Amino acid sequence: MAGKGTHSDSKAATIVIKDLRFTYPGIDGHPPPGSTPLIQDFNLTLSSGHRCLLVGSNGAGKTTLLKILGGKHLVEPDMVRVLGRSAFHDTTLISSGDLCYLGGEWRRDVAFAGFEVPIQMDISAQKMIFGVPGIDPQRRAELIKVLDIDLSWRLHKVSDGQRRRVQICMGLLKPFKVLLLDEITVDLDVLARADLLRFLRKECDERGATIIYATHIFDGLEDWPTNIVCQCSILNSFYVNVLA
Ligand SMILES: Nc1ncnc2c1ncn2[C@@H]1O[C@H](COP(=O)(O)OP(=O)(O)OP(=O)(O)O)[C@@H](O)[C@H]1O
Repeated sequence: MAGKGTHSDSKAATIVIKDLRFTYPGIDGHPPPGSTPLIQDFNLTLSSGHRCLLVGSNGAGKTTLLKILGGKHLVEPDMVRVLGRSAFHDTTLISSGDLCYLGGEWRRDVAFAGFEVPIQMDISAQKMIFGVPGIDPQRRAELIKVLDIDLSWRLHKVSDGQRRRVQICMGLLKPFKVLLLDEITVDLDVLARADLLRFLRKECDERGATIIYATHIFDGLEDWPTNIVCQCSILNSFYVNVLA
Protein backbone atom coordinates (compact mmCIF):
# COMPACT_ATOMS: atom_id res chain seq x y z
CA MET A 1 0.00 0.00 0.00
CA ALA A 2 1.73 3.19 -1.08
CA GLY A 3 0.81 6.62 -2.29
CA LYS A 4 1.36 10.31 -2.21
CA GLY A 5 -2.12 11.81 -1.84
CA THR A 6 -2.55 14.83 0.37
CA HIS A 7 -5.46 16.92 1.50
CA SER A 8 -5.63 19.82 3.86
CA ASP A 9 -7.85 22.81 4.49
CA SER A 10 -8.09 25.77 6.76
CA LYS A 11 -9.78 23.87 9.63
CA ALA A 12 -7.70 22.36 12.43
CA ALA A 13 -6.16 19.08 11.32
CA THR A 14 -7.20 16.12 13.47
CA ILE A 15 -5.31 13.40 11.58
CA VAL A 16 -1.94 14.04 9.96
CA ILE A 17 -0.09 11.22 8.22
CA LYS A 18 3.28 12.23 6.82
CA ASP A 19 5.48 9.98 4.70
CA LEU A 20 4.15 6.91 6.50
CA ARG A 21 6.11 3.74 5.99
CA PHE A 22 5.23 0.42 7.61
CA THR A 23 6.36 -3.19 7.34
CA TYR A 24 5.10 -5.99 9.57
CA PRO A 25 7.99 -7.27 11.68
CA GLY A 26 9.35 -10.78 11.23
CA ILE A 27 9.90 -13.33 14.00
CA ASP A 28 12.87 -11.34 15.38
CA GLY A 29 10.74 -8.21 15.73
CA HIS A 30 12.36 -6.48 12.77
CA PRO A 31 11.18 -6.14 9.17
CA PRO A 32 12.62 -9.00 7.10
CA PRO A 33 15.71 -7.76 5.20
CA GLY A 34 14.88 -6.57 1.69
CA SER A 35 11.11 -6.66 2.29
CA THR A 36 8.89 -4.17 0.49
CA PRO A 37 6.94 -2.00 2.94
CA LEU A 38 3.20 -2.66 3.02
CA ILE A 39 2.72 1.11 3.31
CA GLN A 40 5.16 3.72 2.08
CA ASP A 41 5.22 7.42 1.22
CA PHE A 42 1.63 7.75 2.35
CA ASN A 43 0.34 11.21 3.26
CA LEU A 44 -3.08 12.30 4.42
CA THR A 45 -4.46 15.21 6.39
CA LEU A 46 -8.03 15.21 7.67
CA SER A 47 -9.74 17.93 9.67
CA SER A 48 -12.62 18.35 12.02
CA GLY A 49 -15.89 17.40 10.29
CA HIS A 50 -14.32 15.14 7.65
CA ARG A 51 -15.79 11.73 6.84
CA CYS A 52 -13.22 9.68 4.95
CA LEU A 53 -14.04 6.46 3.16
CA LEU A 54 -11.12 4.01 3.02
CA VAL A 55 -11.52 1.53 0.18
CA GLY A 56 -9.32 -1.01 -1.54
CA SER A 57 -8.81 -4.66 -2.36
CA ASN A 58 -8.44 -7.44 0.21
CA GLY A 59 -4.99 -7.27 1.77
CA ALA A 60 -4.36 -3.72 0.58
CA GLY A 61 -3.61 -2.59 4.13
CA LYS A 62 -6.77 -0.77 5.26
CA THR A 63 -6.96 -2.53 8.64
CA THR A 64 -3.24 -2.02 9.12
CA LEU A 65 -3.60 1.71 8.48
CA LEU A 66 -6.52 2.00 10.92
CA LYS A 67 -4.59 0.02 13.55
CA ILE A 68 -1.60 2.34 13.13
CA LEU A 69 -3.91 5.33 13.61
CA GLY A 70 -5.46 3.58 16.61
CA GLY A 71 -2.05 3.16 18.24
CA LYS A 72 -1.92 -0.61 17.85
CA HIS A 73 1.25 -0.68 15.72
CA LEU A 74 4.44 1.24 16.43
CA VAL A 75 5.58 3.77 13.86
CA GLU A 76 7.81 6.81 14.24
CA PRO A 77 5.82 9.44 16.18
CA ASP A 78 6.22 12.09 13.48
CA MET A 79 4.67 9.88 10.80
CA VAL A 80 1.20 9.74 12.35
CA ARG A 81 -0.40 12.37 14.58
CA VAL A 82 -3.94 12.07 15.87
CA LEU A 83 -5.22 15.22 17.59
CA GLY A 84 -1.59 16.35 17.60
CA ARG A 85 -0.40 13.26 19.49
CA SER A 86 1.10 9.86 18.74
CA ALA A 87 -1.58 7.27 19.37
CA PHE A 88 0.94 4.52 20.11
CA HIS A 89 2.81 6.54 22.72
CA ASP A 90 -0.07 8.54 24.23
CA THR A 91 -2.51 5.98 25.56
CA THR A 92 -4.77 8.70 27.00
CA LEU A 93 -6.01 9.32 23.45
CA ILE A 94 -7.93 6.03 23.63
CA SER A 95 -8.62 5.94 27.37
CA SER A 96 -10.15 9.43 27.32
CA GLY A 97 -12.50 8.42 24.50
CA ASP A 98 -11.15 11.16 22.19
CA LEU A 99 -9.93 8.45 19.80
CA CYS A 100 -12.17 5.45 19.21
CA TYR A 101 -11.25 2.36 17.17
CA LEU A 102 -14.04 -0.04 16.30
CA GLY A 103 -12.75 -3.17 14.60
CA GLY A 104 -14.41 -6.09 12.91
CA GLU A 105 -14.56 -8.45 15.86
CA TRP A 106 -15.53 -7.76 19.43
CA ARG A 107 -13.07 -9.53 21.66
CA ARG A 108 -11.54 -9.26 25.08
CA ASP A 109 -8.64 -10.72 27.00
CA VAL A 110 -9.58 -13.26 29.68
CA ALA A 111 -7.15 -14.59 32.26
CA PHE A 112 -6.40 -18.32 31.70
CA ALA A 113 -8.84 -18.48 28.77
CA GLY A 114 -6.33 -16.68 26.55
CA PHE A 115 -6.42 -13.50 24.57
CA GLU A 116 -9.04 -12.28 22.18
CA VAL A 117 -12.01 -14.27 23.43
CA PRO A 118 -15.24 -13.33 21.61
CA ILE A 119 -17.65 -11.37 23.79
CA GLN A 120 -20.59 -13.76 23.96
CA MET A 121 -21.08 -14.29 27.68
CA ASP A 122 -24.43 -14.41 29.47
CA ILE A 123 -24.85 -10.73 30.18
CA SER A 124 -27.62 -8.34 29.21
CA ALA A 125 -27.22 -5.47 26.77
CA GLN A 126 -28.48 -3.18 29.54
CA LYS A 127 -25.72 -4.25 31.94
CA MET A 128 -23.05 -3.73 29.27
CA ILE A 129 -24.30 -0.35 28.11
CA PHE A 130 -25.26 1.12 31.49
CA GLY A 131 -22.04 -0.26 33.03
CA VAL A 132 -19.97 2.44 31.29
CA PRO A 133 -19.54 5.27 33.81
CA GLY A 134 -19.78 9.01 33.09
CA ILE A 135 -21.95 8.78 29.98
CA ASP A 136 -24.42 11.50 29.01
CA PRO A 137 -27.85 9.82 29.45
CA GLN A 138 -29.27 11.66 26.43
CA ARG A 139 -26.47 10.42 24.15
CA ARG A 140 -26.90 6.89 25.51
CA ALA A 141 -30.65 6.97 24.90
CA GLU A 142 -30.13 8.28 21.36
CA LEU A 143 -27.65 5.51 20.53
CA ILE A 144 -29.95 2.82 21.93
CA LYS A 145 -32.71 4.21 19.70
CA VAL A 146 -30.54 4.64 16.58
CA LEU A 147 -29.21 1.10 16.90
CA ASP A 148 -32.63 -0.26 17.89
CA ILE A 149 -31.23 -2.18 20.84
CA ASP A 150 -33.48 -4.23 23.12
CA LEU A 151 -31.89 -3.81 26.54
CA SER A 152 -33.08 -7.26 27.61
CA TRP A 153 -30.96 -9.00 24.92
CA ARG A 154 -28.52 -11.49 26.43
CA LEU A 155 -25.28 -11.49 24.53
CA HIS A 156 -24.85 -15.28 24.38
CA LYS A 157 -28.26 -15.67 22.72
CA VAL A 158 -28.44 -12.81 20.22
CA SER A 159 -27.61 -12.84 16.51
CA ASP A 160 -24.27 -11.58 15.16
CA GLY A 161 -25.96 -8.37 13.94
CA GLN A 162 -27.63 -7.75 17.31
CA ARG A 163 -24.33 -8.32 19.15
CA ARG A 164 -22.67 -5.95 16.70
CA ARG A 165 -25.23 -3.25 17.49
CA VAL A 166 -24.37 -3.49 21.18
CA GLN A 167 -20.65 -3.37 20.32
CA ILE A 168 -21.13 -0.23 18.21
CA CYS A 169 -23.27 1.39 20.91
CA MET A 170 -20.59 0.73 23.54
CA GLY A 171 -17.93 2.16 21.23
CA LEU A 172 -19.84 5.35 20.50
CA LEU A 173 -21.05 6.14 24.05
CA LYS A 174 -18.23 8.60 24.67
CA PRO A 175 -18.34 11.64 22.36
CA PHE A 176 -15.20 10.79 20.34
CA LYS A 177 -13.23 13.37 18.38
CA VAL A 178 -11.75 10.82 15.96
CA LEU A 179 -13.48 7.56 15.05
CA LEU A 180 -11.87 4.68 13.14
CA LEU A 181 -14.36 2.15 11.76
CA ASP A 182 -13.10 -1.10 10.25
CA GLU A 183 -15.90 -2.94 8.39
CA ILE A 184 -18.05 -2.44 11.44
CA THR A 185 -21.37 -2.37 9.58
CA VAL A 186 -20.88 -5.71 7.86
CA ASP A 187 -23.47 -7.57 10.01
CA LEU A 188 -26.03 -4.77 10.12
CA ASP A 189 -29.25 -4.90 8.14
CA VAL A 190 -29.92 -2.16 5.59
CA LEU A 191 -32.07 -0.01 7.88
CA ALA A 192 -29.73 -0.23 10.87
CA ARG A 193 -26.78 0.68 8.66
CA ALA A 194 -28.60 3.69 7.17
CA ASP A 195 -29.59 4.93 10.65
CA LEU A 196 -26.03 4.54 11.89
CA LEU A 197 -24.56 6.38 8.90
CA ARG A 198 -27.01 9.23 9.49
CA PHE A 199 -25.98 9.41 13.14
CA LEU A 200 -22.29 9.45 12.19
CA ARG A 201 -22.83 12.21 9.66
CA LYS A 202 -24.51 14.26 12.38
CA GLU A 203 -21.56 13.68 14.70
CA CYS A 204 -19.26 15.23 12.08
CA ASP A 205 -21.56 18.09 11.08
CA GLU A 206 -22.68 19.11 14.58
CA ARG A 207 -19.76 18.15 16.83
CA GLY A 208 -16.89 18.40 14.33
CA ALA A 209 -15.82 14.77 14.72
CA THR A 210 -13.52 13.14 12.15
CA ILE A 211 -14.31 9.63 10.90
CA ILE A 212 -12.38 7.15 8.77
CA TYR A 213 -14.55 4.26 7.62
CA ALA A 214 -13.06 1.22 5.86
CA THR A 215 -15.62 -0.80 3.96
CA HIS A 216 -16.32 -2.89 0.86
CA ILE A 217 -20.05 -2.10 0.98
CA PHE A 218 -20.87 1.09 -0.92
CA ASP A 219 -24.68 0.97 -0.85
CA GLY A 220 -26.07 4.17 0.62
CA LEU A 221 -22.68 5.85 0.75
CA GLU A 222 -23.08 7.99 -2.37
CA ASP A 223 -23.18 11.34 -0.58
CA TRP A 224 -21.77 10.26 2.79
CA PRO A 225 -18.01 10.81 2.54
CA THR A 226 -16.18 14.13 2.29
CA ASN A 227 -12.98 12.30 1.32
CA ILE A 228 -12.17 8.99 -0.32
CA VAL A 229 -8.87 7.18 0.00
CA CYS A 230 -8.58 4.18 -2.28
CA GLN A 231 -5.96 1.74 -3.36
CA CYS A 232 -5.50 0.83 -6.99
CA SER A 233 -3.99 -2.64 -6.83
CA ILE A 234 -2.93 -2.49 -10.48
CA LEU A 235 -0.83 0.62 -9.96
CA ASN A 236 -0.08 -0.22 -6.33
CA SER A 237 -0.79 3.36 -5.33
CA PHE A 238 -3.00 5.19 -2.95
CA TYR A 239 -5.19 7.94 -4.31
CA VAL A 240 -6.76 10.55 -2.12
CA ASN A 241 -9.85 11.93 -3.73
CA VAL A 242 -10.99 15.12 -2.04
CA LEU A 243 -14.72 15.61 -2.37
CA ALA A 244 -15.19 18.48 0.06
N1 LIG B 1 0.00 -9.33 12.05
C1 LIG B 1 0.43 -9.42 10.78
N2 LIG B 1 1.67 -9.86 10.50
C2 LIG B 1 2.11 -9.93 9.23
N3 LIG B 1 1.37 -9.59 8.15
C3 LIG B 1 0.13 -9.16 8.37
C4 LIG B 1 -0.41 -9.04 9.68
N4 LIG B 1 -1.68 -8.56 9.59
C5 LIG B 1 -1.91 -8.38 8.27
N5 LIG B 1 -0.83 -8.74 7.54
C6 LIG B 1 -0.70 -8.67 6.08
O1 LIG B 1 -0.77 -7.30 5.70
C7 LIG B 1 -1.51 -7.17 4.49
C8 LIG B 1 -2.62 -6.15 4.69
O2 LIG B 1 -3.56 -6.65 5.62
P1 LIG B 1 -4.82 -5.79 6.09
O3 LIG B 1 -5.59 -6.63 7.05
O4 LIG B 1 -4.33 -4.48 6.57
O5 LIG B 1 -5.59 -5.60 4.71
P2 LIG B 1 -7.07 -5.03 4.42
O6 LIG B 1 -6.92 -4.00 3.34
O7 LIG B 1 -7.70 -4.57 5.68
O8 LIG B 1 -7.79 -6.30 3.85
P3 LIG B 1 -9.36 -6.72 3.85
O9 LIG B 1 -10.06 -5.86 2.84
O10 LIG B 1 -9.29 -8.14 3.43
O11 LIG B 1 -9.88 -6.56 5.25
C9 LIG B 1 -2.01 -8.56 4.13
O12 LIG B 1 -1.17 -9.07 3.11
C10 LIG B 1 -1.86 -9.37 5.39
O13 LIG B 1 -1.53 -10.69 5.14
